[in-house]
Amino acid sequence: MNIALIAHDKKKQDIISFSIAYKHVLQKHNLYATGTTGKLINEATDLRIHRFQSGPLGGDQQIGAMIANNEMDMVIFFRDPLTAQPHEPDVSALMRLCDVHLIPLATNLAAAEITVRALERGDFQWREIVKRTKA
Ligand SMILES: O=C(CO)COP(=O)(O)O
Repeated sequence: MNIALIAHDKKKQDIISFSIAYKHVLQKHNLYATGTTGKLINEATDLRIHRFQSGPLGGDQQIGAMIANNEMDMVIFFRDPLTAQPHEPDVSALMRLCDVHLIPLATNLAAAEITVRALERGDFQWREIVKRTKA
């Protein structure tokens, strides 16, 4: 599965802890991230991650493009709901595309834990079927 990992600055520690805790699951998949998030996760876990631009510089849009192309299977995006983001339109666009294309989106640690456990259990096999039928 192709998985995107993204976190706003005040949630970076959360996504690092999450990635350490679920490294055994995440390492079996293709990982993508916005620039700074990917760098920090890689430094903390050694997980191989394809890094896009930093979010404010277009990283959210690059991940959005993968969603639009049916190339992303899951998005874990730890948003900071209490801080205004200069690139808020990009953040909204990314979440909108998840809804347009039925891509599971976890926007906080609690939802991410449930999602990644479902992934571990094999609950995401339906994505392979969707990808085959849309190809
Ligand atoms: O701003 C972000 C998502 O909207 C995250 O970007 P960085 O991972 O580059 O900090």
